[in-house]
Amino acid sequence: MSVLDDIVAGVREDLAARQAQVGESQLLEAAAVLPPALDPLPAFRAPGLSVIAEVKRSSPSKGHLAPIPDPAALAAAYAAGGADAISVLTEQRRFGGSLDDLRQVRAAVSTPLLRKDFVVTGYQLLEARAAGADLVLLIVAALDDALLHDLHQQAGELGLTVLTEVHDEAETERALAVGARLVGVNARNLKTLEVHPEVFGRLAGLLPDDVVTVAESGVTGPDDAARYAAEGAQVILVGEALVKDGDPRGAVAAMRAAAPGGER
Ligand SMILES: O=P(O)(O)OC[C@@H](O)[C@@H](O)c1c[nH]c2ccccc12
Repeated sequence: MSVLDDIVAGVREDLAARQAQVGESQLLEAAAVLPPALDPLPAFRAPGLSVIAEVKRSSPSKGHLAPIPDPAALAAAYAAGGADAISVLTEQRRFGGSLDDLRQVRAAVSTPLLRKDFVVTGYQLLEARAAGADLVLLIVAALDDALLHDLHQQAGELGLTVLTEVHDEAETERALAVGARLVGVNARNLKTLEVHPEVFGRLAGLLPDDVVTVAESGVTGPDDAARYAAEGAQVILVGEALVKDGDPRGAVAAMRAAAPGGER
């Protein structure tokens, strides 16, 4: 079993427990009283490099990263540093996150929020919207074509923007086939957890100009940010380097400013 299969198996168990507690109708009611989801794409398309800053306590590859006792405070620092979106890991077993983290962050910032998890059913999309998320991640490697299509469509119906994640050429084709508008190239292979920074440049060339491109994983500082931007990234998604930095606000600002035209 690959690491990804193993994570998804745990996600399905935890999901079943939540489904037994909270019905879909309850989630729909909660979502109905919220303001509509925010659209992050105009800011991502604007000149300069955008940063999606991630709230991430641990990871399967690196183990414990940072305790993050107050996710809302961290998110507020990211927003102050100029993050154009904030990603909150909600997977519990390997990443130490929760939907409660997402709700706390939502209460603290007006920046678009990404629910970062391993989405395999429409129920998780409803949970995301009900907790105040504006974006969701769909990992192509974890989904078959039919499910990828259905979840992509369902997310759109909820007003959620989908970040569609790919790691190779075949996944990129599958993402484009369902009409993905925001494509994240993960330098980390979720089946082996190895990071291959050259994957971004290889796949970016396959993406049409109107698709917004996100470089994910392995950004350690402004130099990596500048390299991805030079290879065509409009957005970088950064976790570890930011949660470990004593000055997350300054670290986001420095990454944004690293790319030519980064001052906006
Ligand atoms: O901490 P890093 O190396 O900056 O990576 C962030 C982000 O790319 C990573 O958390 C990630 C990308 N895709 C994912 C899918 C699931 C869980 C996590 C991820």
